[in-house]
Amino acid sequence: MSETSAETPGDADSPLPGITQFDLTDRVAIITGGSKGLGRAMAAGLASAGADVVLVSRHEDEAVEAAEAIARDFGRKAIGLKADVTHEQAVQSMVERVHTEFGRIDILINSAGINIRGPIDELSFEQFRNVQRVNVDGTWLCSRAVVPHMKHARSGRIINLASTLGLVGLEDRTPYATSKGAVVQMTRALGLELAPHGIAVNAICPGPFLTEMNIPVKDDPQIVQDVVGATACKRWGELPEIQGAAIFLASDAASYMAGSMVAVDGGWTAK
Ligand SMILES: NC(=O)C1=CN([C@@H]2O[C@H](COP(=O)(O)OP(=O)(O)OC[C@H]3O[C@@H](n4cnc5c(N)ncnc54)[C@H](O)[C@@H]3O)[C@@H](O)[C@H]2O)C=CC1
Ligand SMILES: O=C(O)C(=O)C[C@H](O)C(=O)CO
Repeated sequence: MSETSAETPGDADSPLPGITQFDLTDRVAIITGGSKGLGRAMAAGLASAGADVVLVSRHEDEAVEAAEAIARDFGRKAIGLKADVTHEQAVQSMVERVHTEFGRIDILINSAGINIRGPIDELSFEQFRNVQRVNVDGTWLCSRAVVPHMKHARSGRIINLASTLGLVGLEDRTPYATSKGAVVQMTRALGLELAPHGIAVNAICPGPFLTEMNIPVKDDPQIVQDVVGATACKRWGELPEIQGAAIFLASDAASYMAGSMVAVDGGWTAK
């Protein structure tokens, strides 16, 4: 029989933290692709839990406009910055600017991403490479830029946006599925590497959400059948449905997570 100490969480003197584990008050989060779609929704989710947020986009006006809306809606500090995640120097400058302005970087969400669909013999090498540059190189570059700050703080959260298509294949998706498979493996390898430093690296694997990435194909019956039909919920995901996973992985509640894939995919990959 083992003795339990008075400090054991769960004792009367030391209650389990419960919902307070999800509190992000005064944490600073960078969200790439944060002016649109899932990135914007996750930024709003983090701000609603108390975080200050930095929305990164290639288009400064869009980032600033989205940040102003979040600041107004949630009463947190929110700024928009311009950076192309494929440009090493731009990423580095953006991260240093955030650190100078806020004094800390607690959370990075790598949400910037692109998709190109088509049979392999109708795609150019440049199209294939471009998807890898944004989805893979961009995720790696942004992660590398924040790691020194997180290591110094001995604390951090990196959340990558992978995809169901990082876990399963789909016809006519070689560039995107290749890139998201790489994001899955990057998440696992970096999760292992950084867990000893108190930095939790995990990924969300969303199923189909009706953002700008998918709006152009929303009336294509084959694509709708392939992606919405593949879900158990038989519908597109709605933006609030991505927020909980992001808040969780950004929070203290994820301190025992490393290199995990959290599927928010309507059940697609449960099959
Ligand atoms: N919408 C969906 O059904 C799914 C999306 N995902 C992933 O979630 C992430 C977010 O996607 P959505 O919000 O749906 O797409 P979206 O197209 O609405 O937003 C993506 C954002 O990334 C930005 N971006 C693209 N290239 C960039 C670059 N080089 N530098 C900086 N920003 C860049 C875009 O300007 C845009 O603001 C992506 O990584 C995507 O692959 C994964 C699974 C499903
Ligand atoms: O047609 C596609 O390709 C998609 O719908 C891709 C999704 O956005 C995705 O990443 C998996 O749900």
